[in-house]
Amino acid sequence: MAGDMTTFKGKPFDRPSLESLMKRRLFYTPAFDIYGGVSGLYDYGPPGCALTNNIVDVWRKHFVLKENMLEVDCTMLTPHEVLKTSGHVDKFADWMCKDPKTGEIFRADHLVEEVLEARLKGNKEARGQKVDVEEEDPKKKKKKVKNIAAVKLDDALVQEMEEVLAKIDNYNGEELGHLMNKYDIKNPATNGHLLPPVAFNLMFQTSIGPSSNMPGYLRPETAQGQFVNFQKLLEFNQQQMPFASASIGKSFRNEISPRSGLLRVREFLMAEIEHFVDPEGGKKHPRFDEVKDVELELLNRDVQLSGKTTVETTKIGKAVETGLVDNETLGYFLARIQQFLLKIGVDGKKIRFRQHMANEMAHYATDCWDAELLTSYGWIECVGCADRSAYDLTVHMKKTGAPLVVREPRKEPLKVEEWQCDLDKKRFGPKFKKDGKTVEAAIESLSQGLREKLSLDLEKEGKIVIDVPGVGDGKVEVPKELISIEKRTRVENVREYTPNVIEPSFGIGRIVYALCEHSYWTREQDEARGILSFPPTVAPTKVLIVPLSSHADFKPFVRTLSDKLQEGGISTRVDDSGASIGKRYSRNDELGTPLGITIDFQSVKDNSFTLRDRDSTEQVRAGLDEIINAISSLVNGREKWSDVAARLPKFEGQEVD
Ligand SMILES: Nc1ncnc2c1ncn2[C@@H]1O[C@H](COP(=O)(O)OP(=O)(O)OP(=O)(O)O)[C@@H](O)[C@H]1O
Repeated sequence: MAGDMTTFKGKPFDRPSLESLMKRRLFYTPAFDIYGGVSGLYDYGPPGCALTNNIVDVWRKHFVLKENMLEVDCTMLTPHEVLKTSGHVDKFADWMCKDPKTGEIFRADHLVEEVLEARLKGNKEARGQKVDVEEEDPKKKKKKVKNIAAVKLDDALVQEMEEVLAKIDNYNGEELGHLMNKYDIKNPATNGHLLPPVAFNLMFQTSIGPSSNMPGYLRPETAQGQFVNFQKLLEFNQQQMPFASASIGKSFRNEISPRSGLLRVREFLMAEIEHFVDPEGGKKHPRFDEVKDVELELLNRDVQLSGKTTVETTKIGKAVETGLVDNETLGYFLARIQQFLLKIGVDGKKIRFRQHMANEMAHYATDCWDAELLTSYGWIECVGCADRSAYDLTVHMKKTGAPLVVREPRKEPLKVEEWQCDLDKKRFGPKFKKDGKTVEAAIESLSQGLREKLSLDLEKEGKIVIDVPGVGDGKVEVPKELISIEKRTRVENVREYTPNVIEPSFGIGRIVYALCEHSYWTREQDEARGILSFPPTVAPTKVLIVPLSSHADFKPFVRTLSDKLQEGGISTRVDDSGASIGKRYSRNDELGTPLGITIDFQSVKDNSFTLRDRDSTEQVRAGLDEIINAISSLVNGREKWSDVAARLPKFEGQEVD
């Protein structure tokens, strides 16, 4: 599981300290805390909101702006019919098992995973082997699964259990039940027997309006709102293909056992893209060339099937060429996802792309890769990227009759040879009376093969017999006076097709949390205080303004600096408390504030200020305009601190605690 869980400054990662920092500094807090809280629901405080908003802002620029995506904001309340059609009512479920004695409920795959992982760790302990950092953590007193002693297992069993874990997302309810029997998995707290897994639908049901005749759900993804608007979006895009829509908004899933803080919650922010592409011609992407040399760590399906988790560093161009990644558009988005994650400060060594195994993918998907980020909870899926084929548009079109298709003039007209049925409408009505329309529709839907066969029947028997459910005994005779069936050539000037959809789907909360883990460290001289080294672009507050004291002479400078920075859209915070400068800075290092300006008596004399870098604590000194310019280019990503430090005079003053 856990790979390199050191911080980016090389020290072991300390989750309890980070989580306590995040709660203490109000990045997030359990929702309805004073009422005892609700599992899986969290509120974000000021730094959490600002960090999330800044990440979403980068997302918009990186995807929506750069690629002219069509952003929509669709409702979260969704009628039953839409989610029935999409398959969510019947299939959007996880497997749960119940302890009949205590009433406790477990998510079956998670339980199997936790028990087997704990047994493997117990085996390592019994053999005196090194265990992962997470288990060595002295502050983590309680094991997730309590009833596991350090017991030696034989090598074949270890290998078998490792294989099961590598494929844990791949099992259905019956298979999970089988695994629970095979490995004798019980309620970890009581050792009580558990009932076999049953499906539990994850959607929150509600009813729309005062009468209860319109059932609905809180959406479990933003995608369906985008699909049902396809026709209007295509029109808006002047019928140009390919194009993508995008949406950012809350989704809701009634998770069986929310856990791991922000990683598995019941209400979360999603950012999703639906890229509509012509299924013919290999799903090429016009900008694929720009990313073909981007290297990704790929964990392919076959490696997982063999029970391993070895990744291979592969250029995305190569992965598409060899067919490992199904097509250019999917490959393009995998590379763009990685570029986005790096841009917001995710550690490049802690990103991998894992391919879904056949059973794990939705039945309509042709290929699917998850961008997983390594955290102290293991590798966590933060972005799913699936080729959903034409499934969603097809089912919504079938259900509603709306033409969710693309119609394009053909460069060369297409000649199609086909069997056509002509009806004598004048005699057809009187013969079939009220069933006329139903019989006509049944004839319309006859396949080409059947039409060919029926043309022979017509010639030989002088009539055809077709299936028309609901009319008489379900068989209807049509005499040759009413119908003729002939092979003719039709010229098609317009091509009609249902686009395929490539869908990158981002869980923003998971990304926020993983980024916090990747950015967290402590200085040698002050182990107690954490630092969150967010890039300036996403940091909640960009600049801390620190007057040496609350002396009245400093106030106009505080005002000028704040105004000038805020006019440029740069967020600031003033700390004029009585604490030492060093303390004030370190309090803001915890919030990830990348830059600090000190106002001192020299500032009053010559309008010069010191500018401090959070990570190195280096300081430079310059006049007002130069300081503002440097901040602006750091925040906009035009320069790094090393560039600024090289061109502005160093300031050697010490931070005093
Ligand atoms: N309960 C949740 N809490 C927070 N984020 C979530 C949750 N479920 C899904 N996400 C986020 O939404 C993204 C897209 O959702 P998707 O349906 O692909 O997830 P999923 O495969 O159901 O996730 P998992 O297998 O972890 O339950 C995920 O990559 C993840 O970042």
